[in-house]
Formats: sequence, structure tokens, C-alpha cells
Amino acid sequence: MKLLRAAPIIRFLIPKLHQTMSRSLSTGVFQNSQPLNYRAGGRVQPVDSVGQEQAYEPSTGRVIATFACSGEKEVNEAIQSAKTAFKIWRQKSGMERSRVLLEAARIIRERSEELATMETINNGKSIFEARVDIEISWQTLEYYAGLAGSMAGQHVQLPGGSFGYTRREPLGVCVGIGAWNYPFQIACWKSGPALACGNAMVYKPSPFTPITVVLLAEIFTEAGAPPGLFNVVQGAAATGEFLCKHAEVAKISFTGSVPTGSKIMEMASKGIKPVTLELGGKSPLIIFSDSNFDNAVNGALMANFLTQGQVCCNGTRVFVQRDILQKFTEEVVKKVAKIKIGDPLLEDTRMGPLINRPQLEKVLAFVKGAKEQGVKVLIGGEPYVPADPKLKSGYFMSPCVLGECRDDMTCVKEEIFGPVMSILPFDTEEEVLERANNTTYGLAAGVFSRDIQRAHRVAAGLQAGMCFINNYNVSPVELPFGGYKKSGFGRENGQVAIEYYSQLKTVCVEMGNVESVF
Ligand SMILES: NC(=O)C1=CN([C@@H]2O[C@H](COP(=O)(O)OP(=O)(O)OC[C@H]3O[C@@H](n4cnc5c(N)ncnc54)[C@H](O)[C@@H]3O)[C@@H](O)[C@H]2O)C=CC1
Ligand SMILES: C[N+](C)(C)CCCC(=O)O
Repeated sequence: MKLLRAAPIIRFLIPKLHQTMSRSLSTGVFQNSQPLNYRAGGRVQPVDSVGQEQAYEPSTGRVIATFACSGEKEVNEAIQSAKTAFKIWRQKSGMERSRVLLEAARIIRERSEELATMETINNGKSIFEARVDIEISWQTLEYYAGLAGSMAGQHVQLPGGSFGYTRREPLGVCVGIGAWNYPFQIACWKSGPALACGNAMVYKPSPFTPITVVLLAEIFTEAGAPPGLFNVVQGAAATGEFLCKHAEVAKISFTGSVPTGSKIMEMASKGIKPVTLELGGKSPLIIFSDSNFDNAVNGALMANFLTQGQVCCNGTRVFVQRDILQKFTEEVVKKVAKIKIGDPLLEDTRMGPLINRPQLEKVLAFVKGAKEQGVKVLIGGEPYVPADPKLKSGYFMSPCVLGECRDDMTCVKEEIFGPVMSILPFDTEEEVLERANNTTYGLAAGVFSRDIQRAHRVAAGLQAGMCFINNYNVSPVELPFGGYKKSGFGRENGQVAIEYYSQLKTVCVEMGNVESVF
């Protein structure tokens, strides 16, 4: 059982366990030729537009898709398409919805190599990681398929034979707005519970990663979803705003940065629409000297370098108890030096390029600023040019570890969203807890210790929605995920996500006569 849950990570760490499948695509060849909008059960060109965007293959810098950003009319078309499907879908029993989700999960599993390849081409993460993302994605749909059949209300007996009952009802047309770091997985984290509860969805991926979400839309249709149940519009902020302001949208679920989250909440407030916000973080990872040393080192790597460090829940502030600081730092640096950077579609690559040039420049500027503030760059933090000539225009950098950091430095306070780990020494539990919590964010946190009482005590004291003990960045779909403080609110995954995609109706039934007071 334990092994099953840990399967993605084990595969990640022990590559040979995964069967290499033949792949028709290699880096530097994919070119999108199909429409990227999806509504009423098919790919369409948008009926109007607000500008144009280009999507890149980050490992080569090539443009792989040029597309129109959906305008107000197209957004409305997608919402009307969702409304049509909602009328059919809301009438289905939980078991009927479950079957569609299970079939979608099966198709994703069957096509996982193709989906992982496309995710790698458009996002830049290594094929190894993309496979894990796809695995988490179908597991999400399976999990919510499992819950769909058992969603139920409550029956309450009242005096005189009267009674009441509650019905768990869908919200209607839900909007999902996604980030570029986990394009397919984020779409599954949102659509899984949304559809299980009987809603329809209009989804807007990040304009940097428009490709794989449309494949998900096709998969839902193939799995038997009514046309319009899951629609895709493409574009950036303007398209997102049309969605958030639309009167017929019942709920918005957003993953992205804090400033955008704040704007979305503001727009949603005008229509009294509920929102789920999965925002950024600057999460602490606390390593006590009594930890299992190798696990702690591996935990710090998992907390910082997945998806080139572009992960909202990354544990980028690594607090290390002073007596093991030197040994820990040396071991981390030794392991970081071995991370294989390069073509993300190659089996042995563990780090691909960042998402785009501005992101690369932003991250390198953080490292430069950190140096100016007095940190010691222990390794990396430089642009990286792979030997393969086709990768010379890719957005690569070497993974970076910063030593001699202080809590007041910019690199320790701000979300970098790149492969940069800051190491900070500490002495006592009380001190480290206070420093760990001294941030406006609260998405995740981690603690490594062999002292179980201390580990649980520290986890209880950490102001973060997702706390890991003796591991980091595993994400079983069964467990709720979401933030405290400015990292957002609402939860994805776990049973609780149902609460965020449904509403409760109370029906009060009188079995006697109406006793009027008039
Ligand atoms: N917490 C997380 O998982 C993520 C955090 N970030 C952080 O945000 C920084 C900027 O990345 P972006 O992709 O620009 O993030 P963003 O927050 O601007 O974009 C996320 C999504 O929101 C959409 N969007 C942007 N403005 C909008 C608006 N006014 N109304 C509705 N939708 C809107 C975007 O098109 C995208 O689909 C990154 O460097 C990183 O620091 C980015 C992506 C994910
Ligand atoms: C899968 N995991 C835990 C590494 C990251 C998921 C959160 C995100 O969208 O950044």
C-alpha cells in the first residue's frame, strides 16, 4: 500500500524501474498546427480575439504555437457551451459521472507517454518528472470518480414526523485558471472535483503552456462527457478577466501569483463568486541535527529542484541546525553538482530549461542581487549552455545553492521561482519556528527529525497549509493541498475539495398542518 502511494517518487528516484517507451517526438521538431480552443466537444478557432500569444519550446527557444487570445465573445461562447452541458451533467447520478471520470483516467494512463512528452516539450521539465505529473493527473480523476458515487446529503428528523434533508448540488459553470508549471496536472486538480460534483468547466491555461490542456479536453469527450462539459479558452490577463467578470460563472479556481490572485478575488467579489486561490510561497524546510542525514539531504533536493525550481510549494528556505550545517551543505552541493542538465526529453536528464527568457533573467537577477547582499554562491546560479547545438537558445541555468544567507535578504524573503536554495543556520527549535513563520506566505513547510514528538510539535506550530515530516513535495491526491496567509485559501485534492465545488441545499418538509400565528 505504502509502496503504491510512493510509486511516482520511487520511479523518479530509480529511473530503471520505468519502462522506456518508443517516442516519435524529439526536441526541436514539434509544431502545433491545430486550433487550441475547445468548446462544444471539439477544437475551434476563437470567434474574436484580444491580441495574439506565442508559446515556446523552452529547451530550444523555438516558437511552437501562435494563437489568438480569446475575446469577450469567444469567452461567452465557451461559457454558453458549458451551460448546455451542465444541464445534462447535473442530472446524472454520481455513478454515471464516476464512469466518465474513470474512463478519462484510463485514457490518460494509456496515453501517458505521449502526454508526458508534450508536457516536457512545452514546459521544459524533464520527461521523468512529466511522467510523474501525468500519473498524479490520472490518479486525481480516479480519486474523484471514487467520491462521485458517494456524495450525499443528510436526513434530519423533526418534531411531529416532519423532517429535513440536505442535497449536495453543483455550483454551475466553474472557471479554472492555471499556471504554467504543472499545466496538465493543475487542470486535473481543478476539473476532477469540479466534474465529479456535477459542474461544467471553462479552463484557461497560462499562455506559456497552451498545448496539453486541449488534449485533456479531447480525452473528456472521448470518455463520454457531454459536449461542452470541459472547454478551453486561450489567452492572458484580458481573457482571464472576461472569464472572472462573466455573470454566468459560478466559481473561480486559480493557481498562480499573489498579485493576480488578489485581482481575481477583487473581480469575483463583484459577482459574489466563491474563489479557490493557490498562490505562491517561500516555504521553510527545517533540518534538525538528529535527522536521518541522507533523507534530509534528499528532501532538500526534492524541495528545491523539481521543475527547475518553479514550484509554488518549494521549501526554498532551508534551515539547518548549526552542528550539521557544514556537513549538510557540503553534501547538498556535491549532489547538486551531479544534477544532469540538458535536453529534457532524454532519459537521464534531471533538469531542463526554465519556462522562458524573462523567467530565466528574473531568477539570475535574484542570484546577482543575493551576491550583492553578501551571500556566498556555493554552486550554480549561472546561465548554462548545453553541448547539444540545438539547445543553444534554450533557457537553461545551473541549479544554485546559496550559503551565508540571512533572514532579511531579498533571496530569503521573496519567491524566486527558480532552482535556487537558500541555506540558513539555526540553533534552537523555538528560534527556528519563529523564523520559519516570519513570512507573509504559508503554503508549505517541512521538518526533518527522528524525534517524533518534536516533529509533530513543530508541524503543529508551522503556519502553513501543507506540512511534510521527513519528506518533501510528495503530493498524494488523497491529501488536501492549499495555503495559509497570502498563499491563498480553499483546498485542492482530498475529500474536502468537494466542499469547494458544491453547495448545500436544505429542504424542510412539513408533515402536519401549518399553524399560522396570524
Ligand atoms: N504559485 C504558483 O504555482 C505560481 C506562481 N507564479 C509566480 O508568478 C510569477 C509570474 O508568473 P505568471 O505566469 O505571470 O503568473 P500569473 O499569476 O500572472 O498567471 C497565472 C494565470 O493567471 C492568468 N492571469 C494573469 N492575469 C490575470 C488577470 N488579471 N485576470 C485573470 N487571469 C489572469 C495568466 O494568464 C495565467 O493563466 C512567476 O514568476 C512566479 O513567481 C507563477 C505561476 C505559478
Ligand atoms: C506536485 N508538486 C507537489 C510538486 C507541486 C504541486 C503544486 C504546484 O502546482 O506547484
